[in-house]
Amino acid sequence: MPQLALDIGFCRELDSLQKPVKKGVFRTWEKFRALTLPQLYADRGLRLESLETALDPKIRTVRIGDHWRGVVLAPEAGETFVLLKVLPHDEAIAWGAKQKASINPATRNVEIRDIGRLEELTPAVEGLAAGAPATALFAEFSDKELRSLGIDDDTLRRARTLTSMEQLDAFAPVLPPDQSEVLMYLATGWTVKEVWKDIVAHRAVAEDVPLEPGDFESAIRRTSSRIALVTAPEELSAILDQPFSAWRVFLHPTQHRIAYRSGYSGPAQISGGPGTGKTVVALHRVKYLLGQLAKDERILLTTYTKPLENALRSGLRQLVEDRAAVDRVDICTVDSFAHRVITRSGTRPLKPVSGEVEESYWQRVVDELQLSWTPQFLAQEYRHVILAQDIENETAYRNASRRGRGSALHPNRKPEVWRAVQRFTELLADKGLCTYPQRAALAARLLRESGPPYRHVVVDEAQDLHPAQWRTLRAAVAEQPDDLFIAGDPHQRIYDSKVSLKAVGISVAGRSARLRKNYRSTQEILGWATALLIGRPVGELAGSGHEDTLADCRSALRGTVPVTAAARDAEQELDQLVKQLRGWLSAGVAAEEIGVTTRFNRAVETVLARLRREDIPARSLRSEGTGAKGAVAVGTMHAFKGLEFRCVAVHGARQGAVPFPKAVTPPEVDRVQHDTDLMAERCLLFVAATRAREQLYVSWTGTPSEFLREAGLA
Ligand SMILES: Nc1ncnc2c1ncn2[C@@H]1O[C@H](COP(=O)(O)OP(=O)(O)OP(=O)(O)O)[C@@H](O)[C@H]1O
Repeated sequence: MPQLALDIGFCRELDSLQKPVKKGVFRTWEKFRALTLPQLYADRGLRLESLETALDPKIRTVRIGDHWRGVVLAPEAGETFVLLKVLPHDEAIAWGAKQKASINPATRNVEIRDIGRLEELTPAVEGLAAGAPATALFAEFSDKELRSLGIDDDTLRRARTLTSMEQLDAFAPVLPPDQSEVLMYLATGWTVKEVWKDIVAHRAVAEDVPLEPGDFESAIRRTSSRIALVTAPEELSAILDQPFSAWRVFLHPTQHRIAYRSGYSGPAQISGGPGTGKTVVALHRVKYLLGQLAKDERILLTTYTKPLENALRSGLRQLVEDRAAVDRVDICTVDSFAHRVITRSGTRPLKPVSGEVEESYWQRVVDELQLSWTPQFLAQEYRHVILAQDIENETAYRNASRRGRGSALHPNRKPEVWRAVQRFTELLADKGLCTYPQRAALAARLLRESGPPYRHVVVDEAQDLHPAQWRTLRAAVAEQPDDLFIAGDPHQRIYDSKVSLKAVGISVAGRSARLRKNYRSTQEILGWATALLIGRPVGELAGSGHEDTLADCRSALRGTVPVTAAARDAEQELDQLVKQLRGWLSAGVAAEEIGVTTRFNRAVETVLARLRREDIPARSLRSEGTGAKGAVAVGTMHAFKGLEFRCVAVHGARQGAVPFPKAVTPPEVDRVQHDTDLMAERCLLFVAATRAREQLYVSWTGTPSEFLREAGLA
């Protein structure tokens, strides 16, 4: 039975197609299923025609609607066709005539290249290369090496003429995507071995499968990272009707290998820079685990903030159609999970306090007990030594190591600190209060007593969790294969916790992987944001003592350079923001695709008030969540964690705000904590900037943030 598969290129443009055209696609797809091959070619409504001027006879067009045609790859033998693009009649003919399909000799996947555009571009690029006395971009790689990675003769010839990244950028969009990806990675410093292992090996078929140069039918079925074989009408409706998210249908082979691996022998971890698809992989892992789940077993899918919890919920609903299966996944923040454990156990729940309130209670303790330490020192000793090591009594505290702390404390004075901690917890408990890590520590203890309620725990945004929260998660699932799946990026650590997973009983040795391809932001935005962190080493997620790096993280998307704007005063900065937002809106960006982020809640309120006065629809991320349509999202940089928008304005990136002095421990209190806090503030700006997909605008009044100045961005 013939069938019409969908190419990723067609899917990517789905959102710009009108409803009647999508309906036409549906009808066409159904006809392919209903007719035999001879009927298909004879059908007068479909008109599955070859093109007179086509460079490749396998490229045909098919009627989609009155003025619309689909460009189709029609294999000479076999019954699986691929819809490559849907365009107005004349454009479809012109585009189709220039495309050429081939089978990659290394991966045996189908590839489509825009041979017409390639021929147009070649003389210009070759001319440039001849004029410049530069080294060839791929000089260090032999033809044999390049061929082993799937670079075919045509691409090889062109690649040999390239002398700069800019020339590769010009060629990349018209080369077969898999080959252009290989060249991109080699050009950015990956070795042949790395590219083979991370990119090519997962696409390549076993060597003992004989290579049949004309067998497009088998090659199409093999190309799962770019061609979707849709088998049921409901599946097609889901792709056509929902806003198209490529990640639901097409995973990168590296992502696929991690998400669908048939069983990790223990906790597994993925790391990767911003926008590399860690959340996407975590969601697919949940889908995989749901397929393995025995009766009465459940999964916990957890993250850091409420907006992210909502994003995970809607992501999972998009990915898993079976509602009963989705109901077997509890989705919540780690903190609300801890709260749930406590209330279910019948223990009186205490309400966690903000940092400011906490400090005021420490001040009371200092005054009452006439201590010489600052409230900040005591708060940190409690958080980073006592709660971090799960210390429950004075003897344990006396024996506890303070390694990693940058403040001195004579062992003889530990009893005094212990008394202060006791008084602090008493004062809070009297008012029904606690701190967040305290709540997590209690939940972990209760779970250890009651036993683990879950079969699998999947953790997103793992980089900011406190050791007590890790203990809660560890206790939520028994130690066994596939117990914990952890996703995070240490470059996005914006709170003050640094954790060694091993120390909390989670070893990911031999089960960790990295994602390097950024799917979200343009290379311009990614490069701009990465400049903020250059020369600032960041420790690995698992706290192994090794460093993590963003050097190999790249995006294949191109766009405009981020815009920065200095303002005389707050009023002018708001005027400029309004102008920028109006510019985006009038260029056709929907309001909900825009985010404005600031360092402080107070500034969020000011921005919201101004936008409302200007009749620009706006919503607060904190009170109205991520779901509201038709309004610009305004929120703090902390609340922007994990989210994304087409256009992002970072408002108030001034000295005095980023870094915020109150959020940075003075070096005289603790010099190590000072460095950690300063780095967290730097990462905060990095996180804010990397939320932008296409356009980034950064503004300030007075002196720009020292982070911008140091990176040469202001
Ligand atoms: N295979 C894919 N195909 C298409 N789009 C993808 C793919 N993987 C991820 N994306 C898209 O890339 C963007 C970033 O993905 P995701 O949020 O999972 O990244 P992340 O690594 O968790 O980001 P961050 O750490 O910055 O929060 C999303 O828009 C997602 O839909």
